[in-house]
Amino acid sequence: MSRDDDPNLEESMNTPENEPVNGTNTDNVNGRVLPFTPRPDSASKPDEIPAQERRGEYADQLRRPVSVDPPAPRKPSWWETTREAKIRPLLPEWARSGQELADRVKWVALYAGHTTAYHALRSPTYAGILLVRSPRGLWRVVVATHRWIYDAEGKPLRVAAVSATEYDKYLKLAEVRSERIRKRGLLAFLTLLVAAAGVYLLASYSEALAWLLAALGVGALGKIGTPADKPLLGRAVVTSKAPKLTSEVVVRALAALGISGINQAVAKGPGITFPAPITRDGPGWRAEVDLPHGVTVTDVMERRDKLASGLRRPLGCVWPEPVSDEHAGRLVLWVADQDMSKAKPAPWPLAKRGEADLFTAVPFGTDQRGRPVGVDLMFANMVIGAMPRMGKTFSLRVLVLAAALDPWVELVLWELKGTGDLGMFEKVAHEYGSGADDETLEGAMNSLRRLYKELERRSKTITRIAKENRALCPENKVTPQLSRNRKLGLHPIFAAIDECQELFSHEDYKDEAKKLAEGIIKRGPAMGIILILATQRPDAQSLPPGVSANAGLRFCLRVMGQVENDMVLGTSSYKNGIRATTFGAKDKGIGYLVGATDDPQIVRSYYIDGPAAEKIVERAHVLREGHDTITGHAAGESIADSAARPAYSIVADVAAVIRADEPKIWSETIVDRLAALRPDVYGSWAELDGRAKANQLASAIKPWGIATIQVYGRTDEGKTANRRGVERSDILNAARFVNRD
Ligand SMILES: Nc1ncnc2c1ncn2[C@@H]1O[C@H](COP(=O)(O)OP(=O)(O)OP(=O)(O)O)[C@@H](O)[C@H]1O
Repeated sequence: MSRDDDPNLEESMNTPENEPVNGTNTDNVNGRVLPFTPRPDSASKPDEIPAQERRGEYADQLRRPVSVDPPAPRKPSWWETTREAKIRPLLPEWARSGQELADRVKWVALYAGHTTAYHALRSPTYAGILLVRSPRGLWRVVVATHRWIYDAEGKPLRVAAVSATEYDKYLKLAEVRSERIRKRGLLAFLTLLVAAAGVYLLASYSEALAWLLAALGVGALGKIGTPADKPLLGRAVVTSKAPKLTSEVVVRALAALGISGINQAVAKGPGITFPAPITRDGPGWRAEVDLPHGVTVTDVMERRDKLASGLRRPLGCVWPEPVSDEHAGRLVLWVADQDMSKAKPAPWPLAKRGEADLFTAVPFGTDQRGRPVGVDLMFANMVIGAMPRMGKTFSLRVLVLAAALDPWVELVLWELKGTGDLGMFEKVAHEYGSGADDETLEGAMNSLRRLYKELERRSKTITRIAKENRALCPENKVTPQLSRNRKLGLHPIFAAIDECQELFSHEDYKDEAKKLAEGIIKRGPAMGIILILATQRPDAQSLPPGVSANAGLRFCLRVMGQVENDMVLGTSSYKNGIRATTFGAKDKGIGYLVGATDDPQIVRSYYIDGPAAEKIVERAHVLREGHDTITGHAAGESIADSAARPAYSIVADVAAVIRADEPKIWSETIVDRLAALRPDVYGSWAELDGRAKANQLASAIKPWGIATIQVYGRTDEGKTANRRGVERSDILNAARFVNRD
């Protein structure tokens, strides 16, 4: 039965699967695309058209396929295309950066100087070699001249004519030869005569000139006498030449990645295209590639090792990158001449001279191409994570050095491993501690508590300034001008905690440390407080998610797995191909830096060893003395004098908040009362949950030998509960020994 005659047609057209979509309808049988027409039953005047006719018309339309593709777009005019075109820079990038230009000029000058000195030193050897080789050169000149005068090049023809007994031909050739010998002999004789006369005249003019001519003659003959395989000049610099990158090599390597989209495109034809020529870019080759439709740069980045194998280059030479302002399939492949880990580290720009200003970017490292990478520390926080011995402390040290060279910055440094890696900063740090012992951890906690409180003070100061004079503080943030005003106390504070996992995983401190760090990381930037946390164990226990999620800057050196990677670099980084797991054991100091620019960057932090760091700190110390900003630890004030011996005592305060009718009391009740008694000291404790409050109190009273016990009591709602608490008698006993003076 034909479709026209199908009595169920009208009904079947109303089924959901035949609903018109976007103005078209698809014939399920033939896959044809049909126009959308109002259904007969929904026409404005259905009764005027007989049903039979309606069905016929509609079926007619069904048979007529209509193209759903939009009409071919009008070709844009030259003006439209050109106006949209991407403007290529007049000068290459290195010529636009003052620093890079200066580096290159310096390098060329050094290269020229070195090459000249190298050859100048060897010039006596070169003179001896030329002298030895000059007789051979003379012989070569004589032989060549003789061959030329006596027409040696015509000899094969003459020999051939003799062999073929072609008498006429031979006679003609012999005639040519005689004529040539006559002319060339005369020319050679005259040249020799003129040269001899010239030499005689010049040599008799001055003895020095005679020697010079002799030296030139010997030199020239020596050069002519030099065998092709034994060049006179050795190489002043040896360069290892990396193979050239060609489109063929790139396509072959991409096809070896096992990505089906690429394989299909390559099999069909030119599925991979190159929007720009492959060029030299810094110490390597740069290829811009348009991947086949549907293949993303991430697909390639996550197979970097395979790509390196396909290119037959070491892994540390192969750096695929996305182009953020282009489509997701635009790949920039930079292939270095040398493995990044083997390249000579660039010197830190502030190593020898100069001051830093934390309100501008400070030099942190170099990217794969050796270009400097800076980080804006002000108004940011940073998390550094890595496996042990991969360069975490070294990279942290670069930042601390920069902060030390800004004399207005207060340094708060805690290195909780106890190796003294930051020991050189003692002479400039306001607060400093090194160790994994309880005392150092308590010191680090005191710092966090102080900074947390400082947030409050600064926020009030900033609000007041903003109210009084909006222009001074337009964005409710510390400005360079405000930070220099000592009376306001809004100078930048740079706090760094190396091996922060010691605090965040400590049984007694973890809850409070997490809360304080989270508060500082969230609110600190606007108040001029920068917190940098470094850990060799980036997991949820060592780096609480609330802390890592709020860090603006992240630097992840080699890590073992996806969890650690995402913990430091941010959720989904691994999925997006930002994988610090691909770094090898040799890639020390190399990591992904996120937050410094729009795209993640691969950066090798500047390498500054201990003695070099000491010298820089020495300079920082002199600088700070000049500004009178040597304070706290560096000025000889011990922590015991300032922070550790407060004007109050925890046991005395606890004794004060327990009533005589409370022989046993829950710790959380005490903490709430303490917060009411001294909000500036204990206020942050009250924000903890019940269990954390108990931990907090337990660790605070532990040094007095007071242990906590389980206390049976009633909640405010009247329910009974068994919670941690203390005995009043224990507290009173300890409080008797407190000397409040
Ligand atoms: N930017 C760099 N360039 C070259 N080598 C570096 C760089 N940074 C660090 N290294 C090398 O890596 C070694 C380990 O560095 P570092 O002490 O910073 O590691 P770490 O991650 O802090 O180790 P741990 O976790 O044990 O504290 C250093 O001794 C140094 O030689």
